[in-house]
Amino acid sequence: MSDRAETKAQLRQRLRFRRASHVAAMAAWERGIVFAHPPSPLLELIAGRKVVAIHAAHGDEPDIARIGAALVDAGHRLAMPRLGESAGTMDFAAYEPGDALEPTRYGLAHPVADAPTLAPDAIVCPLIGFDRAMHRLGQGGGYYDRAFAAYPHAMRIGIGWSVQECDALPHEDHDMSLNAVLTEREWIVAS
Ligand SMILES: Nc1nc2c(c(=O)[nH]1)N(C=O)[C@@H](CNc1ccc(C(=O)N[C@@H](CCC(=O)O)C(=O)O)cc1)CN2
Ligand SMILES: Nc1ncnc2c1ncn2[C@@H]1O[C@H](COP(=O)(O)OP(=O)(O)OP(=O)(O)O)[C@@H](O)[C@H]1O
Repeated sequence: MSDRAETKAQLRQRLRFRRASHVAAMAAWERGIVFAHPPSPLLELIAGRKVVAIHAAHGDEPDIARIGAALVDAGHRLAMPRLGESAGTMDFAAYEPGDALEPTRYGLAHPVADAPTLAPDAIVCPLIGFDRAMHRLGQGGGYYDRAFAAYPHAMRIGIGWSVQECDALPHEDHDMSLNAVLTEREWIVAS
């Protein structure tokens, strides 16, 4: 493992712990009100972008199911990541709130094989860390990095808890920065 990769791995471990502590300390009422609606600047940013990719929350990730439903009400079509056969690859498949998902790797659930592939116009993605330069640190599989490269015109919006903010994340040439980040406290846009 290179020094840089090691630093990223250590950061991920620390940020996962911080995220777990944050979520564990939240009251039930608080969990019920966060990420309940897309803020209006998010809706404005993706206005006119038909297909929006969301994801099924895993572990301590924020649950954005209600944001997905609100996006449908606002006229968008949803897609969900579907992991591919080869490592680090995924496509996006049509998804409607309530559709059945099937279990896949990493304890995740993804759309069934016959759900049609959709090209996203905006990608709402999970993250392990972010910074104000709009760099994103993910799980380390390169799934979203490859998806961003495959759909370079799609708007990239990260979803995370405020405690996942870092001063300055290490970044590499393949990392494509985010256009915005939504936390339970703040809407942050690239300056
Ligand atoms: N909800 C959700 N869906 C997603 C992602 C994600 O981060 N969250 N992904 C983002 O890329 C892709 C899947 N990529 C992943 C890559 C690596 C691991 C992984 O190594 N998981 C560890 C456990 C991590 C932990 O300690 O919580 C493992 O399974 O050992 C998981 C997902 C696509 N779908
Ligand atoms: N566009 C790309 N094409 C091919 N390989 C890529 C691309 N982007 C990233 N990778 C590879 O994916 C691996 C993981 O990258 P990185 O550590 O940035 O993942 P991550 O963004 O944290 O993870 P994820 O996107 O799964 O949440 C690296 O080995 C990197 O070389």
